[in-house]
Amino acid sequence: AQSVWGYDSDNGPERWHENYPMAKGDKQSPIEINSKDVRHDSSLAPWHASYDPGAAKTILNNGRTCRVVFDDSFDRSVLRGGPLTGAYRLRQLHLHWGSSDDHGSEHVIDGVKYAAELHMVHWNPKHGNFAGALKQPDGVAVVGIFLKVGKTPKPEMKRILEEIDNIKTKGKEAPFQHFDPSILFPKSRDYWTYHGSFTTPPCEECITWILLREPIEVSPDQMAKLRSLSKSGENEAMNPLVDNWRPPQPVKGRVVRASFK
Ligand SMILES: Cc1ccnc(S(N)(=O)=O)n1
Ligand SMILES: [Zn+2]
Repeated sequence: AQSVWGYDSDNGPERWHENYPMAKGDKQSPIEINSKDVRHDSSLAPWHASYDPGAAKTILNNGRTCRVVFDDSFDRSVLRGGPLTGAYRLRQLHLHWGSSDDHGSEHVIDGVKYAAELHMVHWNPKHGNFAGALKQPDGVAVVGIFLKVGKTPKPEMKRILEEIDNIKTKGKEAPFQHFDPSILFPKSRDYWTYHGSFTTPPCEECITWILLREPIEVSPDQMAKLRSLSKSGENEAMNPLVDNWRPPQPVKGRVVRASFK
């Protein structure tokens, strides 16, 4: 029997469609973005996040990523503007990263793969709940932030990385409170936007992607910390949690718009 989906040769992105047919859809993510094909849209509004630090709840290693979960039981931490209509509730953030600094992001920009990509997942409360939002084309909005390795560690990433020691193995969860993720945003608000899917199974095509053009910088030590997470449980052999990224998918005629020239 095919094991649960993952990123290994026997359960990785090339085989997801066997159990999750949407993985072969026409609006899949991530994609490669080529600036020559991007259309500047002057009608695109700026986006705004108003997050309540008190909404942060826990941080978890689910064996596939490191995830911070927020209280989304009311409009407490919301994202507005940009290509969106209405307020989308922040539900969780997580990351995708590589086994070395030269790859790890899911979206690829003009051939550039970043060391990691952070996703802030929001859903549209007009659809009642998250499960309902997954079935709608305007159900979910994900802000993507690229992480590049440099000399200056992003101090705001420290909070997440300090918790890594408490969630080393699969299934480990720790309290994670008083955290406003908007401190992770880069200076520039410039973004690309297009319609796509979750980059993990079942790969529902319900996402308005908002990808920030300016990467944030992290240090080699910070990346090493992320790579010290284990895919396996505490009583199993250490299996480094790295390369949890899906490769770019066919664009199939979709247009990527830019908020900037
Ligand atoms: C909440 C969620 C589930 C699966 N995949 C994603 S992602 N990587 O598209 O942001 N987010
Ligand atoms: Zn993601």
